[in-house]
Amino acid sequence: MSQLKRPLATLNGTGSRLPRLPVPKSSSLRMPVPLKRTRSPDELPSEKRICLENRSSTGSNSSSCSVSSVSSQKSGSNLRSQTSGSSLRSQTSGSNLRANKYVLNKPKAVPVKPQPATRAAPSRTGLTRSNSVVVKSAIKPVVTRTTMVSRGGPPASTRNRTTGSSGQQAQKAPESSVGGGGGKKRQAWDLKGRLQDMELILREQKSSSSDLMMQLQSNNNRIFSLENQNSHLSGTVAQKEQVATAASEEISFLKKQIREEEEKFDGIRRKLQGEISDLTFLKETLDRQKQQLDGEVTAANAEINGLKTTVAQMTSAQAGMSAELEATKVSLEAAMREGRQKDEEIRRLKGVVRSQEETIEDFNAKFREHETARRKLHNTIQELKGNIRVFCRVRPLLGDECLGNNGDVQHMNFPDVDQKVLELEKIGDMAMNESCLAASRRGNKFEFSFDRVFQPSSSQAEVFEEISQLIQSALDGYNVCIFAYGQTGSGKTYTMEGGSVNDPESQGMIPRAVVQIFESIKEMEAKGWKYNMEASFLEIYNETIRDLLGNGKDELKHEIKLTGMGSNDVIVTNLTLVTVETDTQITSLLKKASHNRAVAETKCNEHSSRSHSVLRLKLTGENSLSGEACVGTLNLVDLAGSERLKESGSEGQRLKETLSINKSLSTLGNVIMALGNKDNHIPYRNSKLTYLLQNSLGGNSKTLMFVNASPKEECFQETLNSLRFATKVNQCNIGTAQKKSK
Ligand SMILES: Nc1ncnc2c1ncn2[C@@H]1O[C@H](COP(=O)(O)OP(=O)(O)OP(=O)(O)O)[C@@H](O)[C@H]1O
Repeated sequence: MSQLKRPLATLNGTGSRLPRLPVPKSSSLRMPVPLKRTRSPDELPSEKRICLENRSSTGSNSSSCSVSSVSSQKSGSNLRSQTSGSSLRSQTSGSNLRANKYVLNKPKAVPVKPQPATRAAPSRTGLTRSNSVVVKSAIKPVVTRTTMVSRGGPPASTRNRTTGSSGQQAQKAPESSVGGGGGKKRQAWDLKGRLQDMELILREQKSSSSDLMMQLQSNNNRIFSLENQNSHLSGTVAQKEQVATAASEEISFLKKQIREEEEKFDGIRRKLQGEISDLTFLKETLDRQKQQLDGEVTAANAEINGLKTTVAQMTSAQAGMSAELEATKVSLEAAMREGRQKDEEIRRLKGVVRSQEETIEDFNAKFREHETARRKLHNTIQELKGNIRVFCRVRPLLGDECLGNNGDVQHMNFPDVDQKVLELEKIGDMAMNESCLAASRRGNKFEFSFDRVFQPSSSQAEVFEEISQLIQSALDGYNVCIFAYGQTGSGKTYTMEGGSVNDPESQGMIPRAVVQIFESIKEMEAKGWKYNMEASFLEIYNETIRDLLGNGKDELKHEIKLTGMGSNDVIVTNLTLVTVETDTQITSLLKKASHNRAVAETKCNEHSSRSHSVLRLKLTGENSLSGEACVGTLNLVDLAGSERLKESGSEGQRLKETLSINKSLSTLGNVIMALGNKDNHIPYRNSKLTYLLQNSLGGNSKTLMFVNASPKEECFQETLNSLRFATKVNQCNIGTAQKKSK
């Protein structure tokens, strides 16, 4: 907008807005052509002036007109009387001037054209079209009168004067002179008189002409002045026209600029509208954010108020605590005084403690000595008990076995209080091996004594309690071997592994042994012992070793080899060894072994009962305090069913199995017998089982045999055979066990 204002302001050169110029409809701004400057009558050459005079005398229409005009003007008052006031004023106007100029420059009659209104001088001059007409009307009567003169009548001037007072006076003089006779017309012959009249008229005319000339000169001067004014005004008009043209161009330029500015303005307006819409959207967004922030501020204020309340509460609480603190300080100071006294007491007691610690250390040393002595005594007791001990266990009647006898085992008696005797009684027509009967019968009863007899009601925990000291012997560095011997279904697997996994009470010797081992390891850590336990699990089926902890896919061949110093260590090639680090780990090992045995059962019915399974736990211990070290082995063996071939009536594969089982079991018995007899040759190699367990059956081992007996009466003969075999084993003294130290 400032651009717009600037050019406008500069138009009048004053900084103010230009007045609105009148815009003519046509070329009204064009100024009339400047009048040609005419010379004044005084500047005219004398010939022309004479010519005027002559013309007036010749009586031509044109000249007479000029003369008449002059003459009529000569008598200014007369002339004014013939014309109106406005006519006189018009004589001062440019039009009238042009008329007079026309008279002077163009003596011939030319119709006087009125100037068009549009070409009229500016109104300031006062020249109007109507005025121009008035001038013409003022001139016209004069011409008429002159015409009358030219027609040969009495001189027009004379006649005309009859209409005015001055004319009347001028007319009277010639008449008196001519008439001499009182207005009498001169005779034709009176040439002299007529000449006088003429001269008189001529003088009058000359006088009138002189006046008119003077008036003409005055008018010419005025014309000249007006022409100058006109010229000046023309220049002014030209300047104004230039200004107007410049203004017009400026206006066009400004209009163009305005259009451009308007276009720009439209663009800016559109842009601004866009920005306004953006700003509106932004404003709405800000409003929403503001509302959100207001909500947050409100929530924050509420939180602040809550905090203020909390602060106030805490402040009051702090005041209370400060008071309490002061009280505490007081009591603390008292306590510190007391503490200083106590420090003295503590220092004194520390001295006592040091002496006590020394005493304790002495006691610990003595304790270790006593522990060593305890071990020795423990093993002495074990030795006194015998390195082969036999426990007899009778399982309860199960399910349908209880029918008819109310769950009581009729043919078995447990007479002694020490639970070391089992009495087997023949009831009714029991089929019996007569040779056996002959050997041990007292009447119809057969009495067997073992290290311990467990009745059907005995729990797994009771049984384990009796073997737990053997487990401790394995930790002390002895080779321990625990067998489960008996016919199929007598409870060997239940005793060794346990019943249901979900029933902790039914856990067998193996998991309980592992739990005890870990408990003992933990206890012995305090005494400086650190143990490592490795487990392997195999079965011997038809004199073939299978790895029960393997992946079950590889049919690797396993051989028993003797290694180590003096070939004392028995190893099995390609056998999986698992480091057991937790007591629960053994459960998964048992599951895996059971799974592998189940896979084998699909190939051979009742595979598990027809094979020996051996779980071996190798325990390696070191005592960092005493420097002691030991290696013990715990063998937990679930033997195959001990049915006699004759009683079992086996054929085919079952016969082969039975023969293999019998061979290994009889070899086991023979080995034990040979050990008891202190034979030079111990037939370990006669079976894989005895070859594998040779180090656990000799003098450096402790052996426990469970003889499991079935409570069923129909199994009387097999039970009798098992008890007899166990009795033989129990009677063997296979020497003193030796601790195996590293
Ligand atoms: N003391 C016991 N208390 C309760 N149930 C028992 C006991 N002993 C054995 N049983 C049960 O008797 C059945 C046979 O026992 P188990 O399988 O242990 O005999 P086994 O001698 O191992 O037979 P096999 O030689 O065929 O393996 C099993 O169902 C077992 O749960």
